[in-house]
Amino acid sequence: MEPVLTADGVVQRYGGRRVLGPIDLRLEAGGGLAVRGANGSGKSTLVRIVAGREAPDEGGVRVCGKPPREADLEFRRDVFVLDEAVFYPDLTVREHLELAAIGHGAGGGAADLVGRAVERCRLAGHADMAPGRLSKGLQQLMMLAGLLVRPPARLAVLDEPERHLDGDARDLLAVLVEEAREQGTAVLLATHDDALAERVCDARTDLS
Ligand SMILES: Nc1ncnc2c1ncn2[C@@H]1O[C@H](COP(=O)(O)OP(=O)(O)OP(=O)(O)O)[C@@H](O)[C@H]1O
Repeated sequence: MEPVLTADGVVQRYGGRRVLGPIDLRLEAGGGLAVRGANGSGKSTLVRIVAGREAPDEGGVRVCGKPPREADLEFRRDVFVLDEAVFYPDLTVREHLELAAIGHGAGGGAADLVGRAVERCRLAGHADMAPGRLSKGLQQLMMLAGLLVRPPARLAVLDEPERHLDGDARDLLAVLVEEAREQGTAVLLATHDDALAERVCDARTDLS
C-alpha cells in the first residue's frame, strides 16, 4: 500500500537561506514518526509543508497520494493538523468543537460527540466560554479535543502539541495519540518532549 506520507529531498529556503533539508520521510498508516531538533531547526517549516500551507523550494511531498494542499476539502478530511491555536472570537469552546464535528459529518450526533470530548479533555467547566478567555493549556486541550469529534484522520500532523500542557495533560495527549495510531492514523509529531516521542512514536528523524 502507498505510504500516507512521503517526502523526497525536501528543501526550504527563506531569503536565500536554507532552513530545512534536504529531508526524506516515509510514514505508513498507523505509524508514528517524531521530528526532533533544536529551536529553529525547521520543525515548524516541515509541518507547514506537510500541512499544505507552503510548497518546498526543492523536492516533493505526497500526502495520501497527492501533493498536500490545505485548501483542498479532501485533504482537510484526511489530515488533522494541530499547530498554532486560532479561534473565532465569538464562538465558545463547545461551538468550535460542534463546528468541527459537523464539518466532519457528525450530523445529529454532534452534540453528544462534543459532550464526550469536552469531558475527556477536561474542558467541562469551560465549554461555554470563548477559548480566548482560557489558559493556553486549556486552549491546547481544546485543539486536541478536535481529534475526538471527527472520524479517524489518515494523517495527524502535530507541532509541539505538548506546549502549555502539565504532566496530566501530557499523559492524556499521549493516550490520544496512541489511540489515533491504533485506529490507523499515521502521526507526524514535531516535539521537544523526548519522553512523549519515545512513548508514542516508533521512528524519529533529527533536524540539525
Ligand atoms: N516565514 C519565514 N521567513 C523567514 N524565515 C523564517 C520564516 N519562518 C521560519 N523562518 C526561519 O526558519 C528557521 C526554521 O524555523 P522553524 O520555525 O521551522 O523552526 P522550529 O524548529 O520549528 O523552531 P521552534 O522549535 O523554535 O518552533 C528559523 O531560523 C526561522 O527564523
